[in-house]
Amino acid sequence: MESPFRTRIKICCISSLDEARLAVRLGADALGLVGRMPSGPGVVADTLAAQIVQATPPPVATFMLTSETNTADVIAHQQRVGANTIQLVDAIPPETYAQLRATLPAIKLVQVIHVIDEKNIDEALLAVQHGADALLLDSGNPNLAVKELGGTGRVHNWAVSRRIVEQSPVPVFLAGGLSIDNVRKAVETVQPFGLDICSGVRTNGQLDAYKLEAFVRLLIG
Ligand SMILES: O=C(O)c1ccccc1N[C@@H]1O[C@H](COP(=O)(O)O)[C@@H](O)[C@H]1O
Repeated sequence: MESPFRTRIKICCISSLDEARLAVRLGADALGLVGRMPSGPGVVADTLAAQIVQATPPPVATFMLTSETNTADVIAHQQRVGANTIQLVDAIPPETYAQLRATLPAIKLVQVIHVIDEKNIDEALLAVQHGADALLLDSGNPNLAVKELGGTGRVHNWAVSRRIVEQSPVPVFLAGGLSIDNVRKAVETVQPFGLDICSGVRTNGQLDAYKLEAFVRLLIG
């Protein structure tokens, strides 16, 4: 019998009100708004991100991607944008989760783990212990001189991601190089709560209705 479970869909790198409307119309459960980053193609100004948040209807979630790691800077970013979810794309000190929770009790915290090898399993489980509400497994490399914190268009080692899904007590999103060509395999292999996609549903940098619709159909029929 088919499972009634539906893989949730987060469409990232939203860069205009039109893209937000298109993503919502075609079935996005969440929109991603990329803040200032050391690298990557998806950055949008905080003022525009705030307008997109205002225009996003319930129950669609708004994820604000931040590269800030200092509590006050993350809070200031959230207050400029108003998103209901903070996606922390870099590692933060353990005490920061509780500090963010104290000031922003209604805001969900999603910790990105850049999956490189098995050491990332412990990193993921520790982030949950420290207070992350969900995990998002991506393909960046924070160890480079100019950090890559996402938006790479590359897949990572999904066997490690699967082990994180098996052990995580909180929802896990899979990101990194997803497209209509690998979405089925990604779901079968990793069995995440949700998928997060940026470059795979774009053509020349713009959100592509044809690719997005095909992606959504592959997930929900
Ligand atoms: O898109 C960016 O510029 C970006 C920069 C820094 C951190 C995250 C970024 N985007 C996120 O990366 C994932 C994966 O992107 P892709 O599908 O591999 O192109 C994307 O889902 C965004 O969450």
